[in-house]
Amino acid sequence: MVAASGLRVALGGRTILDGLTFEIPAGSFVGLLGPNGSGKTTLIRTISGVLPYAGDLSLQGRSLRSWPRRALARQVAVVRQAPTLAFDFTVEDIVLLGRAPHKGWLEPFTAADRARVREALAAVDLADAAHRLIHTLSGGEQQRVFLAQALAQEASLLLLDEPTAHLDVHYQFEFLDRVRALVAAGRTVVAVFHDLSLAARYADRLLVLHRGRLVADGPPAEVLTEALIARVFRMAARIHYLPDGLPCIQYLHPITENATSP
Ligand SMILES: Nc1ncnc2c1ncn2[C@@H]1O[C@H](COP(=O)(O)OP(=O)(O)OP(=O)(O)O)[C@@H](O)[C@H]1O
Repeated sequence: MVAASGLRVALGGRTILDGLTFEIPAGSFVGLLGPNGSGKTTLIRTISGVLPYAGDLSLQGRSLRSWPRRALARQVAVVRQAPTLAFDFTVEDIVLLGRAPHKGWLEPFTAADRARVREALAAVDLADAAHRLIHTLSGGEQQRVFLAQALAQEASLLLLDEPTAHLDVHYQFEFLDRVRALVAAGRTVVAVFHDLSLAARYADRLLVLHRGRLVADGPPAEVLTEALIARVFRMAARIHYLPDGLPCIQYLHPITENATSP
């Protein structure tokens, strides 16, 4: 679905992503990890087609550079943390925006578009909220509205940039269960995580960025080692394995530059 080879991105005269090579097969759930400033959002933005890059990057076997903008917008949806909206949009208005890439310039939304919106809202259990103002919903419900927007867009690739950062633990799991159901139904997901245990639980595969380079790529139980967490995340940690093989991380203390080994 997505393939990168020698991918390099420079912003403001600085190399932000350096020589990334990876493949993301269709129908997989990839977790993107890395410390602050390692380049995760830049990679999400690059895959979504909004940043210039050097090297090769393809979507469905076709170079991203040759994808017409509108066709790309139909294939790729980006879901960020629910933004604070300055205006009183209804839930339906927001989800309807997901239909925009399917419309011509000034072409009005049709009954078919509204039907797609209703389906998308039903899929996130918000069918009854269509006419509510977005700011009257809880943070978790708002995040589901933005997932519904991506569903209404009918994109095959969902790029989630820390979508659960402000959600309580219940909504985090509930949201990611929904995302996993979408993957089971054939969508491809790349999601940025800061919670390593959550990433291990939900993603089939983890990519780890460190200072703009890809330093690990593989199944969670192989990628998340105590050595990697120490080197990349600068945390001393112990990893315990649950009966189902999932790694469970116990953080011990931050590793500072001149700390001696405990
Ligand atoms: N437009 C820009 N111009 C110059 N530098 C930029 C620009 N956008 C991002 N950067 C820099 O690129 C680096 C990577 O940023 P990015 O947002 O991709 O990191 P991240 O891994 O998503 O970080 P975080 O976990 O803090 O969200 C940072 O050092 C950032 O300052």
